[in-house]
Amino acid sequence: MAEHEDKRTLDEVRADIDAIDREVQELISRRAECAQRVAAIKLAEVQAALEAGEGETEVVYYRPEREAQVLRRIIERNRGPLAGETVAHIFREVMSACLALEKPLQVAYLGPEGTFTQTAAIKHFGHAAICVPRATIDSVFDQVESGECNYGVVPVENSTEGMVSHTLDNFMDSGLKIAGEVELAIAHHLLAAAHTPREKITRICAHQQALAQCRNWLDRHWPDIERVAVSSNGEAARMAAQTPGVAAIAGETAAELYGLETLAEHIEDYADNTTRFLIIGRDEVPPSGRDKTSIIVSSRNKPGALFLLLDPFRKAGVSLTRIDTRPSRTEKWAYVFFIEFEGHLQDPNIAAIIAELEEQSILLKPLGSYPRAVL
Ligand SMILES: C=C(O[C@@H]1C=C(C(=O)O)C=C[C@H]1O)C(=O)O
Repeated sequence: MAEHEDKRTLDEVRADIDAIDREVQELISRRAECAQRVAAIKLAEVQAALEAGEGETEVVYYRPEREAQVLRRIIERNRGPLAGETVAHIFREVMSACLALEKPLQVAYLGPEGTFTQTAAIKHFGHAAICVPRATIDSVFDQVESGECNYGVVPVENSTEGMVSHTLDNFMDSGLKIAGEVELAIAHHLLAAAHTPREKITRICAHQQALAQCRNWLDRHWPDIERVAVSSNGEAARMAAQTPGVAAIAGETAAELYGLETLAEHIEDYADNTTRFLIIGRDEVPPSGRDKTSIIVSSRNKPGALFLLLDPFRKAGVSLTRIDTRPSRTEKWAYVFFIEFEGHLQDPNIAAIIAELEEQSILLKPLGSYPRAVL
């Protein structure tokens, strides 16, 4: 209860809310006008650079580092009663709409519609972005490389099942940079077309990662039913809607999209099942103040090789957030390491680590520095 008791009547409180809404709306309009002004300044800068014969040819309206800073500040100064994250989600949408005033971002994601990757894309870019489903991780990379889309969203690791090796393999051959990361709590449900009796179900379809994430539950509840791995959970949901006898494992978005009934909720084996996604783009992202960096590095095959790759991080006191191994594909029994750590390539201590690693390795490819996920 507040210090001074609130004596307003229902009508008075509603009149206050109406007045506040008017103010909030006016402020949002002013904010949108500021964003338009920023866009005009960016355009003028690029035009001036073009006239002066300097490199810049493309106006980059979207600034991930700036958006991360805005959202962090909103969470820090939030005074309640709404949770910081709730308020940040509202501002996420406001920024998304402001940015789209110039030109909505085109974002390719691993589809079809209804996948967790789509949910991740909307969580990161807001609803004003135009999200374009692609059938494979390769084609998400292609869309961004060719310039048809500004950014792409691909899954990279799951807390239960580990890395998505296909995404990491794509980075080996691609010139794209990581521009951001998104984390999503993954809830799986068993779904079927409306009014499907349990005994009519002959197959359960899902992406292989989802089947793996629900393995124990399936063993307990559906031990004898055929499990079929398909290209995505969205595809599984589509099949369940169209093919009698098929049930799907997928999330809420897919259930809504295809009008499916939920036979069992939260069937994932581990409660804090989380998937991490990466945002891929063509440009490097300047520091936001709280950044992560990802690199691919391959060492000579000699004793202590991995130790030598990791020692520069230990000496500089830089925390690794992840390390994974993939076969190098060019040489039998040679490996490349995907290493992620805190800091930005432009930080002097990180630049020094990279210089040291260059001496130790036969291949070193920075994949980019990007703001740590805020939401
Ligand atoms: C307004 C800008 O452009 C875009 C819109 C932003 C916003 O609405 O706050 C923030 C960053 C950019 O994605 C800017 O760069 O400041």
